[in-house]
Amino acid sequence: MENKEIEILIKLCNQNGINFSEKQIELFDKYLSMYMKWNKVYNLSSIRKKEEVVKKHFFDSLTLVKLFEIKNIDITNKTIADFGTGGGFPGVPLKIYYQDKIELYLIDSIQKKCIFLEMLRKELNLKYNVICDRAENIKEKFNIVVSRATGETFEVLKIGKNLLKNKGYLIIMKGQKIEEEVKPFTIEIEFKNYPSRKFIVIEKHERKTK
Ligand SMILES: C[S@@+](CC[C@H](N)C(=O)[O-])C[C@H]1O[C@@H](n2cnc3c(N)ncnc32)[C@H](O)[C@@H]1O
Repeated sequence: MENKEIEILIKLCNQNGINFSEKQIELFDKYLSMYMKWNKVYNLSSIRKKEEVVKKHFFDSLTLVKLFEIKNIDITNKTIADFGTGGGFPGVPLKIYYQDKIELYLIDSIQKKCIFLEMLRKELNLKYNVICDRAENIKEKFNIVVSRATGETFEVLKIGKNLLKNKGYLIIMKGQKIEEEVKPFTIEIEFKNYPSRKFIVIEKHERKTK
């Protein structure tokens, strides 16, 4: 193993009940090399140290494996869309882990990120689809939609739910304190002889057809 950071990933995953085959380890190793090389060129993310990449990108993406287990979400033969995927997170680590069990769609509006994802697909010989567009423009529907660090929770909710098939799951991976984000959407109304009431208002706008 060339990268000691991949050893760190394996250990962290093992400790959390996520185990890899030799092939999967090789793919993560290649992914790390590709990310390190092209992040300098395409500015994929601000995370630049290898150890941080394996922890904050690879392992963090794989935390979804645990969520699927805990929530009994069956991913077998399901279409999974990762919108706002950037350098492929969380979608690509999920594809490396689940291989042919899932049909993956990576969505990002920034062309250089899509170019990277296409190069990565070739280098890792993985089968996934890259859609270089704003998620709002996509008509296709998916069984599971995931999104990490894409934007404001409510915006992601609005966009994400339009990508869902019936009985689908939308999973938003949050890093920031969610209360801070909820605040601007919250309306508080005072009443006489009654405690003030808080509301969250989400407005649905008609989508403009091209
Ligand atoms: C902060 S990056 C996060 C990337 C990745 N999900 C991660 O966790 O490392 C946000 C990405 O979302 C993309 N993005 C934001 N809004 C989008 C939208 N409406 N449709 C498609 N991509 C979007 C941006 O182009 C950017 O690559």
